[in-house]
Amino acid sequence: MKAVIFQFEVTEGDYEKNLNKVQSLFQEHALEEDSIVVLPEMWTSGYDLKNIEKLAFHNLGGVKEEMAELAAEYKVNIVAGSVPNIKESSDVLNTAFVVDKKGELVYEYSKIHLVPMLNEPEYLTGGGESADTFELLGNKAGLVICYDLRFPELFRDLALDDAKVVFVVAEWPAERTEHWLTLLKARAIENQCYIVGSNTFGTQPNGTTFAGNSIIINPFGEVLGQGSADQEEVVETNIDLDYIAQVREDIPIFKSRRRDMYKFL
Ligand SMILES: O=C(O)CCC(=O)C(=O)O
Repeated sequence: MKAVIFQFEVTEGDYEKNLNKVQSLFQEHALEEDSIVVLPEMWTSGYDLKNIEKLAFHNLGGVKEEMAELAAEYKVNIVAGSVPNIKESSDVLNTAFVVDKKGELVYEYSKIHLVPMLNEPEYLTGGGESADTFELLGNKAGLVICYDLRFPELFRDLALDDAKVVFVVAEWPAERTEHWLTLLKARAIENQCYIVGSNTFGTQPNGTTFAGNSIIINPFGEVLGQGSADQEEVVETNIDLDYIAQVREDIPIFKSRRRDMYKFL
């Protein structure tokens, strides 16, 4: 399995420009068949929350087709970051989705923990369903969004459901870069799975600078690839899923768990 993160600067409020950027990254970067390409959070709009209703897709219409076309053309799977999305009501969700190399939608998830520090609760609605595992290349994977990273319960659920890789798509601010890196590593070590964290960089019109540092971490907590804080980059590495069993045998935390001793789990 090969994970390929496209770390690029998201232009606030400009879907066409962001889509062109993604398309050009696909053109410029040689991709092996079956790779998993990963995009960041809210990459079609950035945090242009005042205009978020106008920028939102309806049931992922439009952007889903664009991603399906790219997936089929390049024969890769795409963890297509997240986008503002309206489903039944007029509420705007922050929805991440995955298409496989046939262009089929295999999973979608709307962020359940809205981030107060970026005013999300004022403009967006939290998803009504928890993150679940989905199948990618014959293995189970998980997908969560940015602030979700601060909730270890969610990752534990995914790991107990046999997620071998958890994708974290983000627009994580630079002032909390240490939290981003430390929490991603902790989630990999405590769940003994691969973590693929995709982030954007650059400064938005409201002054928020994003942290870059897209990263791929193995189940032992080692960094296999990492982007810089402020440059466009492709971060990619092979993922050896057999290594998970070895780490779990050497440090058997799943066997040592004492569920009878935990009050709230
Ligand atoms: O938790 C954080 O510090 C950042 C979260 C965030 O930026 C987001 O969820 O979009």
